[in-house]
Amino acid sequence: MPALDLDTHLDADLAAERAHLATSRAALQRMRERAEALFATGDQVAGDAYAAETLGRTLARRVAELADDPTTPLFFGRLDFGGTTSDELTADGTTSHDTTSHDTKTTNSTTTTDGNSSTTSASASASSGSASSGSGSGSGSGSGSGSDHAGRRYHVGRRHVTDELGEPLVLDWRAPVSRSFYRASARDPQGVAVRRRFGFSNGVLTSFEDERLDRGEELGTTSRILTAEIERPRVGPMRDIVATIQPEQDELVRADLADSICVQGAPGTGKTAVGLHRAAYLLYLHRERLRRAGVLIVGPNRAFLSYIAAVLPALGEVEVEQATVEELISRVPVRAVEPSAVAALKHDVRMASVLHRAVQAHIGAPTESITVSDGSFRWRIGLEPLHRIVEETRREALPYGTGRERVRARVVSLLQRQAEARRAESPSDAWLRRMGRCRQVTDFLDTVWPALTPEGLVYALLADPARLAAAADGLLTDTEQALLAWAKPARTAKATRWTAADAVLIDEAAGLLERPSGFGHVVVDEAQDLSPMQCRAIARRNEHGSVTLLGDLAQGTAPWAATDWRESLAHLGKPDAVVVPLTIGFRVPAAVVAFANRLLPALAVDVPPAESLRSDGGLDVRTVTDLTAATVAEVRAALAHDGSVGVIAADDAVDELRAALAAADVPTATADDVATAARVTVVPATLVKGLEYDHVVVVEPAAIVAAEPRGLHRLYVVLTRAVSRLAVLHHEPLPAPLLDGSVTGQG
Ligand SMILES: Nc1ncnc2c1ncn2[C@@H]1O[C@H](COP(=O)(O)OP(=O)(O)OP(=O)(O)O)[C@@H](O)[C@H]1O
Repeated sequence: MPALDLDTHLDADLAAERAHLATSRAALQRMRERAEALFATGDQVAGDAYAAETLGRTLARRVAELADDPTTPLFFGRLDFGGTTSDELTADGTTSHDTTSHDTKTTNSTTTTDGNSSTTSASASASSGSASSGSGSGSGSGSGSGSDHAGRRYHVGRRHVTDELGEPLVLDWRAPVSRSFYRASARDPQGVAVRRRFGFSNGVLTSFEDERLDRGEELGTTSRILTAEIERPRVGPMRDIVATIQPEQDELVRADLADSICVQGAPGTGKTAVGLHRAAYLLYLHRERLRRAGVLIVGPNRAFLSYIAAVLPALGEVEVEQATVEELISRVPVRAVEPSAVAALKHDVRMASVLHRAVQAHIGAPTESITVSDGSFRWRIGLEPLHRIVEETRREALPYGTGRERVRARVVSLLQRQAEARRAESPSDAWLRRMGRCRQVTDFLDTVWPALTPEGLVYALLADPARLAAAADGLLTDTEQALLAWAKPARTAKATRWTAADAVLIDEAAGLLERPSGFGHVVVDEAQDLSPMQCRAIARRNEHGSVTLLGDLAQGTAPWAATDWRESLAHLGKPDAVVVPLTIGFRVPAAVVAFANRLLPALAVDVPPAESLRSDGGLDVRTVTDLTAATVAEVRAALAHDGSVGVIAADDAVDELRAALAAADVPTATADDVATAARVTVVPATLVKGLEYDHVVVVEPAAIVAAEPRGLHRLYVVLTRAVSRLAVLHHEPLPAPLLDGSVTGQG
């Protein structure tokens, strides 16, 4: 085809795609208006207050789901299936052109064309299978896409958009057929003839890129659009990656709801992104079930949670709970700190057995029979049946609180039987309630199965060395018991100044007393830092649900950090979950990865190596005399580039650096201030996990390492935050493992 023709074609194609975008946006606007109108009248049509509230919530969510952000593309891809369709009509009723008849030029340059701009009407079946279909998992050519969709063309986007006739204009990326957008390849085209990716700039469709899979053409990670997305300067909170999810990521995102998975990935391999998209995917596929049970995202701290907070709402999912483990288990206010050895012991899984024993120790043997009067008769239950009741209930291994009520019910049931035998009729419910609550029965219960509170249980254990010794016998050494026991206990549980690790014990105790309600799915990020006891706290809330565990053993900085995923999974109650590696790095440039990887041998973990997709980027390691002045100068230089700047230093150096930057008229933000206009953030090393900045300035690595026992792991986290450039400024010598190899600069 002559060049001029090709250009004309490209222009026509682009114009047609833009027109489709405009049509889709207008349709989305209509859908939203309709949902808003329903929302406004919802309480009039709903029968009662409860129905009105439920309907109101559903409609409010629907309105939120249909929000249109003009700066993000409504669709980002298109699939043209090969073959011919039995229904060749377009949405406007005209006959479509043959979608495969023109030359396609597949390059990784800007726009390419398939020479056709018509749109074959997509059948509703393409998307309708969503909520009901269980075909969310699996790999390969999935969903019989080829034959079902022969000759069809679908635009793939962030949410489902239909025209007034209900015909899809844009398919949700989570719909079964959309899977081919992510998984089809030249080797396994899944019926797709052409895959088109769109390039956008500020919400305007500016280019597209075609892959003729039917002709064996495939761009893979050389796609210009993927490269541009990865190299885009970062500003503000994390964004979704729906347009460029890679096949190895997609496999995890679309794993079955029943499957618990553990993702081990080097920094920047997209673990967080995968976890969030998996949550969105599961909500789409199992909406009702998961809305009832709930989906929970667990992250390491508030700064991280604010950084990721916008991703799910951008995907239309507004009802996902996000919390740190500390927030999840916050039954008591944390008002004290303790030596790390004591905290580490409280996080040890043996404490679960100690607490279990401490609870069981409260169950006593009956010593007296019970005699109860109801005003007309006296009833008596002898010692032997009381023994039987307690033993039987103990063997049932119910939560302790449930057991207490079970014992009460069994005692009442014996009384009831006696009453029935005497009166030849069943006593009333009121009689049964009265007997259950009468003093004699309650006294009996308080002796053999006393009511406990989680705080009271832990207080009694730590305040009373004899009680602790009984519960910890054979589990904890004398030295360990001495570490745990309070030297000066507060007078009551209520007056106790609890530590963060006490809160973990109290949560474990609470789980022994009552079963907490569970989530349908839990995504745990930075999971390498969870202690066994924290894993158990999550497991209790996820007994019947599944888990997506995300982490990197090399980034474990907690004293109890995991060294083996199988152990974490066992504590999470999912011992059979598969551990899947992610190995393509999307954040950190190759030169920076190579520098940070010098630390790996010293970190003593067995993790698969990752390969960076980014060959760009810069690394500059410099010895400086005045760290503060050098930092200010480095930040100024960084501000000449686009994107965010993160200054990362040991926690106790942060205030001084912030003050120096302020004095130099450089406004700075703190890590949890994601809405800030300031381009520079000064972050303490302990808060930077999971975050990223275009240009990272690491100040004095030796101080970061010296600040904590697992300082080298912390430094590994710190060095892997850079998207484009990393500057390492040091006055003291670099930590030894980093000196291995040539250092790029001195100055
Ligand atoms: N398929 C993708 N397409 C485009 N960008 C991606 C893709 N996958 C990941 N990214 C980007 O790479 C960066 C790193 O991703 P993410 O934070 O999920 O990695 P991580 O493995 O959780 O990192 P860390 O170990 O540091 O917590 C993010 O900016 C993310 O948007």
